[in-house]
Amino acid sequence: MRKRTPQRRAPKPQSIGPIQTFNVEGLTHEAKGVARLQGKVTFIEGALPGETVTAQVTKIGRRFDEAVLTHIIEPSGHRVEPDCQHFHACGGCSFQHLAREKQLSAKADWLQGQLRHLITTQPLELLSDASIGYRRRARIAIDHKNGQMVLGFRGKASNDIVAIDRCVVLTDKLQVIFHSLKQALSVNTLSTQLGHVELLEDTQGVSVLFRLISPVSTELEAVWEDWAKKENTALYWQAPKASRADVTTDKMRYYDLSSVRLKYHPQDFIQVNASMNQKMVSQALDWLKPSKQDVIMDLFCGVGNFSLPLAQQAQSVIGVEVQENMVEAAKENARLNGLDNVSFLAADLTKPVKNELLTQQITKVLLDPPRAGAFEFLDSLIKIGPMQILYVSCNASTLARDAEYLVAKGYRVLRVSLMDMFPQTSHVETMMLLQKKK
Ligand SMILES: C[S@@+](CC[C@H](N)C(=O)[O-])C[C@H]1O[C@@H](n2cnc3c(N)ncnc32)[C@H](O)[C@@H]1O
Ligand code: SF4
Repeated sequence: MRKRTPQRRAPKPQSIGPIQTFNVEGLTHEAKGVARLQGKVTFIEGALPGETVTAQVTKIGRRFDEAVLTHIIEPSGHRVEPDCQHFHACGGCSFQHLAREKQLSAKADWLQGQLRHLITTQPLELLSDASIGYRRRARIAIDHKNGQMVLGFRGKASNDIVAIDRCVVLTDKLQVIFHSLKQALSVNTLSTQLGHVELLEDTQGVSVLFRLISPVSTELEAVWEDWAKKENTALYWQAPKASRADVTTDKMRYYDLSSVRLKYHPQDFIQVNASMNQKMVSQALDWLKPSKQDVIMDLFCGVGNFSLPLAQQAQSVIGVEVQENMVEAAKENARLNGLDNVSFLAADLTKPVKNELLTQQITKVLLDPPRAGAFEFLDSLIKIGPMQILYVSCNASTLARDAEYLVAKGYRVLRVSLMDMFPQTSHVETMMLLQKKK
């Protein structure tokens, strides 16, 4: 009988080429230096434009090679010391070695490239805030190596978990709870029963969610409830195989915007950067200028992050969201904030929508889809025919695709803004205002 060949795992990047000297000419959107050697492009992790470096080639491809920095011969004037001691190993951030203003201009250049067919005359506006201490939510991974617990994030060069002592992009309070959690887990058996841990900070305070892979004893649960009390932290447990933590109405959480309070389940989507979220909502109001003549549709509305502030100024608002529990939370949020001119509807916007949505007299639409964009809904959007569309996007390439379609169907781009929601990382968020041509 023939022996079965063991399945090969994807090889880890290896040091396969010689160490070579490169003159770095450009920067990719993921913050890799771009250099050319005998005409072939090499992407160099850790190198910056204008630098002369040596780098180890780790992957040789048909069209380009990949390399990691080994030594900087001539540094860039824009190179800075990373704020985080884990920057070179942790995959969470990619831009900490580049001065902030250059991070922003690199993101702006990249975004302008993505939207080059759409923004020819309009200046790219910028919305930004603090560059560290901004993350109010984080998922912490757990592993065990040689009997030792490893608590942290996925690495830059591999999927392995990198042990983290302090993560400077987390809010101050999350940094404190992370430290306490790490200490407590290192002297307790719970870590062997955890899939991951979620940290969250909102107006109510800090909370920790344990995602379990096996049931915990009541004694162990009590130990952790005591820890949480001491740390002034709310604790949530997600049972093994359960899709969500079991959270009763009284254990729902909330966060505040300047004029509304929003309740949500601790595993629901909320914007990760609280102060940028406030700025983004304010900018949306400023650009859309809702008035008592406006009937506004808020698509992909979540728990009402944009819908409620819009409803405070518009004649009425209709929010649409696929998650029924979020729609329920959004309705409750309208009630709690004393707004009776906003309604919410559960619908999957990638599928054909009910006629009742298309027959409304809508003057303006705000949409904030996930990374995949909103292409399936665009024909319906054209039928609704709002005067203005405000597109909030976390993926510039799907935004470019969708906006090009809208422009082909009679809209023009009025304003575009880069929103730096995730400083130090390569993520780019965008707001675009489109106006129906007369
Ligand atoms: C980027 S979040 C924005 C949420 C909200 N606008 C906010 O600022 O908090 C995208 C939202 O779209 C919802 N969503 C994802 N796929 C959807 C679909 N196919 N149809 C409707 N909503 C969807 C998600 O549940 C999520 O709440
Ligand atoms: S995600 Fe946190 S730990 Fe990782 S590099 Fe960024 S600041 Fe450091």
